[in-house]
Amino acid sequence: MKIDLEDVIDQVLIDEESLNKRIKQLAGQINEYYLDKNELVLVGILKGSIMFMAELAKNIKLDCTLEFMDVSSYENGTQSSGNVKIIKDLDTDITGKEVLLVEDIIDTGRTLDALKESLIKRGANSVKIITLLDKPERREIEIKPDWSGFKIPNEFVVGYGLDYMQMYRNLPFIGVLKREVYE
Ligand SMILES: O=P(O)(O)OC[C@H]1O[C@H](OP(=O)(O)OP(=O)(O)O)[C@H](O)[C@@H]1O
Ligand code: HPA
Ligand SMILES: [Mg+2]
Repeated sequence: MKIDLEDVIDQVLIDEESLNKRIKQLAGQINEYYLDKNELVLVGILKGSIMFMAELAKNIKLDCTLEFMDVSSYENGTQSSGNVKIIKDLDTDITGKEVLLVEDIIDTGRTLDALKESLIKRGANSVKIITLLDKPERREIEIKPDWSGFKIPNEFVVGYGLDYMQMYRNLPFIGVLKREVYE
């Protein structure tokens, strides 16, 4: 069935061109920061980070590896359950490596707080955070990204990897989900 955007999206918050432009800038900062450091491991958090991870990685000009973890705290809705469960772990040893956690969004902060702690314990040389979107008004745990693409207001957004009940990840922009879809 064809998606009817008018029924789903209230407004386009960040269009594709702005996303690509900002991600190139972020990649430039990453290239500079990690230039003289140990081996870099980009760790994308499934599934939300897929688009951001791909676009960021294409613009990174350093030796690096790509890893993925899958954790879950949002159980098919718009509210965090508060429990962070690891569903898929890393495939490699990160001892002594520079880990960059790649996220689509920081909302309550629970996902990244749990992940960062777990990766530091495993002996990474450093664990830093890059997020495409930051929704600071919703924070429950004090955690700040090292690099952030856009600060956004307290609205539920979809597209560019972000879902509502697993849908709309494929949209090439970030849009505000119409309230009538989930209320
Ligand atoms: O800061 P928080 O409140 O923890 O929320 C942010 C996290 O929640 C979403 O993931 P989700 O668990 O829904 O899985 P998904 O990436 O597969 O959509 C999002 O992709 C972040 O990983
Ligand atoms: O605004 C959001 N949209 C989609 N997934 C999310 N996970 C946390 N916040 C959001
Ligand atoms: Mg989600």
